[in-house]
Amino acid sequence: MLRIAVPNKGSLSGPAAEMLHEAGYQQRRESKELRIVDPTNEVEFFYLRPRDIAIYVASGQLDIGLTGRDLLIDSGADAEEILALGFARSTFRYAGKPGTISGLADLAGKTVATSYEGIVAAHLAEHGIDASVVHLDGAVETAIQLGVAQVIADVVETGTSLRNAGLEVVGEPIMQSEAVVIRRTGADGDDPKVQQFLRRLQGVLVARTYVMMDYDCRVEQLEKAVALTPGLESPTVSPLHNEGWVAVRAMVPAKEAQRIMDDLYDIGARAILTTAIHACRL
Ligand SMILES: Nc1ncnc2c1ncn2[C@@H]1O[C@H](COP(=O)(O)OP(=O)(O)OP(=O)(O)O)[C@@H](O)[C@H]1O
Ligand SMILES: O=P(O)(O)OC[C@H]1O[C@H](OP(=O)(O)OP(=O)(O)O)[C@H](O)[C@@H]1O
Ligand SMILES: [Mg+2]
Repeated sequence: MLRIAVPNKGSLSGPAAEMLHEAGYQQRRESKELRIVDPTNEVEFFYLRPRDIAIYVASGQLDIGLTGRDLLIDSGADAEEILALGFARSTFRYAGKPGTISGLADLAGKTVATSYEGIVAAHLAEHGIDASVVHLDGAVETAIQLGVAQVIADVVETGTSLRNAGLEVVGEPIMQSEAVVIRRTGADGDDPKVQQFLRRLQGVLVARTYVMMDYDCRVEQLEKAVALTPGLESPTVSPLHNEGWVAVRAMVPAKEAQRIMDDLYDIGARAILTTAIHACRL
């Protein structure tokens, strides 16, 4: 049975459960459940604090975990990222009161408040900056107003929390984060159960980002049309009853579908349809 760690609360938990559900796995019905077994898929899910997931996976007791890249790096645990999942995207940045800190060098001698001490200490050391780090559990933006620190380092997504606290970012982002699948560093990469789990999640990612496009076009326009819809490998081209016409079917990125439909129409393609992909194995 494959043993998988899943975030039990916070920004990661809802989208993680949704993705696992879309991949055909049973998920808990009650937010207090700590463990469920999905016997059909031979998987056991453990609902853990997002921060602890890398530590459990590194210990070797659990095969796989879903967590944030920033949490993985911050933990310093012996675990590695094997698949990026595209949700809970954020940057990790320094911020301060406007006009007080203009760049990284100004952090020297200051106190930085953060929930991610591991990332901040490593970043300061890498840049040879001597600053103190104070650990706070959350609502870090308030630390400056209340005099606990002159600088914060925190997750920034829309920037609303910083704006509301009257703060502005300092320097370049320390890192880009998103939800990721992790395993113990150097764990058996060929384990068929792990491979099947990853294929299912990759299937969800593809189903979310691509649509299927069908259209008819004249044989003379086929080369131009196929250049617009090259598909992932190669489009399917079938003869139509009407001589001189073919039907084409290819996957296209969902974000570009409308533009591609316009371009296909302009070169004479007709009956252009898109349909959602619900699941896939590439
Ligand atoms: N506003 C946000 N937008 C996108 N990702 C976020 C946001 N806030 C936190 N994250 C991501 O969520 C993960 C942290 O999850 P965690 O549950 O510890 O914190 P949280 O979502 O802030 O919840 P809470 O602080 O309420 O416990 C990190 O990977 C972080 O990058
Ligand atoms: O840039 P934004 O879109 O505003 O998002 C970033 C904020 O979201 C998270 O806070 P959360 O609400 O989880 O509270 P916390 O600080 O207590 O973790 C994070 O810690 C930032 O404060
Ligand atoms: Mg938070």
